[in-house]
Amino acid sequence: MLEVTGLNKVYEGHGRRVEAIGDLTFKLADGEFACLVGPSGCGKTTLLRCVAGLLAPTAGEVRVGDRVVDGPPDGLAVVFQEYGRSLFPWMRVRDNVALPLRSPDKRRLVDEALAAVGLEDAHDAYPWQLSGGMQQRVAIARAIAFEPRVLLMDEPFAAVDAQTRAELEDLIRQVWQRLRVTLLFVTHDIDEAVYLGQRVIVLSKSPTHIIDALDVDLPAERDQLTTRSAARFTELRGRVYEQIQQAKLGR
Ligand SMILES: Nc1ncnc2c1ncn2[C@@H]1O[C@H](COP(=O)(O)OP(=O)(O)OP(=O)(O)O)[C@@H](O)[C@H]1O
Repeated sequence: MLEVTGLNKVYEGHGRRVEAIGDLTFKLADGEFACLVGPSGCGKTTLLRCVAGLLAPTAGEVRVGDRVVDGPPDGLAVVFQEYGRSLFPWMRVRDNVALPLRSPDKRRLVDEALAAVGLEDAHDAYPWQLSGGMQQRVAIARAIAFEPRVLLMDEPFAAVDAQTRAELEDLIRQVWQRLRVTLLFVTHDIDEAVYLGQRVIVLSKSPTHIIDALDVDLPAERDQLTTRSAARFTELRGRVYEQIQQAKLGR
């Protein structure tokens, strides 16, 4: 379980005070997939950093499992937008994926994770020999190999082309269904949020609070063509779009 309660975050320093997160409370059940959307600068990355234990909240708390987060929690992995910066260029793909692993079973975990993202032929390559989409697959494979209970993703597909993005979206749905991981996925793309999530949480502009949380009652089996052309998909994306417009106006 992932539980955020009364979270508030104020950045202070150099004569500047920014209240990034106003007051956030929400909960994800084990194995739930929720997407967070909100206007640019509303505090999404700040929230993920607090959940990942990389940043201390000003008030409130985050719990992962039964523990209050006060540093990087066990069993939690993060995939960032900038795959270029999260992979080490001097390490081969397999070593990048093996990096966080302590298990004696490292080799099998790396093999399985690279196969799961369709990169079984890239073990010996260096990240800079791969396309952007492939590099992001490596970053996803590293998270999978770690077998996390909670996975945080911060706009992981923002820097790849549209076609690769669609492929990676489907890959993430498969990974989530297979690992039964609790997944919190940040995106500024409304369609992506509705396509991927079981729930979409819409954030206000900063200082952030939740303005809407809607259940995505689309069938669990999703595909780019059928799901995106379903009437219910259009309805849901319309509702989120409206909420975001309101949020930008400062509701
Ligand atoms: N280290 C920091 N020091 C001071 N202010 C910060 C810091 N990090 C973020 N902020 C401020 O906090 C607010 C929220 O930023 P954050 O990056 O969390 O938003 P975001 O929703 O992830 O943005 P985007 O969608 O543009 O990526 C912004 O006003 C930002 O300027």
